[in-house]
Amino acid sequence: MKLVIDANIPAADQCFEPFGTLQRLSGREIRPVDVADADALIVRSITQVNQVLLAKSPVRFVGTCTIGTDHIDHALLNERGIGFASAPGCNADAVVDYVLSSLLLVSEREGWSLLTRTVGIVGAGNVGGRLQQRLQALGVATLVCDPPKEEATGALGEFFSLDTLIERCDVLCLHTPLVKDGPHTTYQLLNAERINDLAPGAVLLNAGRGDCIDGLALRSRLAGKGDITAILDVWEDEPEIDAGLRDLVALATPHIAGHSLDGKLRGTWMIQQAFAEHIGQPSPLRFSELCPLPALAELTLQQALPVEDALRLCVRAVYDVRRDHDMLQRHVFHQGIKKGFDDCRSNYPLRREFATLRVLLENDATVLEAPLLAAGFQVQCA
Ligand SMILES: NC(=O)C1=CN([C@@H]2O[C@H](COP(=O)(O)OP(=O)(O)OC[C@H]3O[C@@H](n4cnc5c(N)ncnc54)[C@H](O)[C@@H]3O)[C@@H](O)[C@H]2O)C=CC1
Ligand SMILES: O=C(O)C(=O)[C@H](O)COP(=O)(O)O
Repeated sequence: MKLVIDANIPAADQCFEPFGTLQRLSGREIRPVDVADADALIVRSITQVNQVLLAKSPVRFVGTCTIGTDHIDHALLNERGIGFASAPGCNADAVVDYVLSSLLLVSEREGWSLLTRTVGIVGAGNVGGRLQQRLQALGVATLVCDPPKEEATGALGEFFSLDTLIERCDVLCLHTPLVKDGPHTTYQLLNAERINDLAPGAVLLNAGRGDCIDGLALRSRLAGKGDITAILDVWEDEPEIDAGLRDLVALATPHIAGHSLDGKLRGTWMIQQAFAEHIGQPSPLRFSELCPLPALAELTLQQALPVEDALRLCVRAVYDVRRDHDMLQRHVFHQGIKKGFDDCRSNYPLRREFATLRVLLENDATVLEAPLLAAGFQVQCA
């Protein structure tokens, strides 16, 4: 059996070699000829799996080690009876870590407290739902907009319209998939009118998909009034993103919000499980066998600190978003936008999730137990 696999999928050898011969290729460069004799195709988000790629391919299974599936032509796979699996939730905690690291940074730069703000969450699935849980546990007020979920659950009163979020929230976080058809499209969900409606001082963060925001309109608001703060991890036209917009946002990262090692390995493992089931073979590999110990396992706080100072300290010990912002600046400076953007992603440095750090609290630092737990760390009081 031949499996064509994106070269950027960690632990692919360990997970998929038991099933056949692997061909590892750069995700943006997988061509029809590469899958002309393949039985399975395992990708990440950058490979367009469509009629052009699969026209002459005998592929019987497609797996994407990602949450998002907008790069997959689902109708085509259904029509041809090709098995499919994605990895829902695999890197959701990494994205929430990214959001917290970003918001704690801009709040410090701009001199406001995250704990007293209202955060609007657009899309309350695995990412948005976990973000809401962590923020609520920290005591941060949240409002959620998720019309499909509102309709499905009938939980009236728990959800708000996007326009209400824009009116009432200080921070707006987008965690929607890219949906181009149907009653709840997300393509340019934040259009020019809504961008214009954002109050001065508002913070807008997008870690869903780039096409959910009208980038030109955002650029013109930032270049014109310049009175809002934008944090973008995802962009229109990746990897050839708008250089002008990148220069104007407070934090610009190359679609890496979900790129923790834990999240990527979880994605690989989930697709390995799905593939084994698809071909009717057992899969004895446990997730814990794939995940190495973190370099930084423990940190001790011996005295109490203001809550946000303690959060910043622990967050930055595990994941400081400035590293990724600076990395994009550097790579783009040396290599230009397109190559720089992709090189950051393919050579992404090691990153672990907050949950891999145990924070030991001694003396009066034990008052920090609840907020550190809420943020996602393991906590132990002496
Ligand atoms: N930046 C990054 O590295 C990453 C980005 N993502 C993106 O984030 C998206 C969300 O991830 P999950 O929460 O795990 O997906 P999910 O499928 O669990 O949740 C998505 C939620 O968005 C809601 N939604 C759909 N249309 C909406 C609309 N018009 N308005 C408001 N809400 C709407 C859905 O009802 C659902 O509850 C993924 O589809 C992917 O595109 C995911 C992981 C990493
Ligand atoms: O899971 C998703 O959906 C994502 O957006 C991924 O984190 C993106 O990963 P890559 O495909 O960019 O490696």
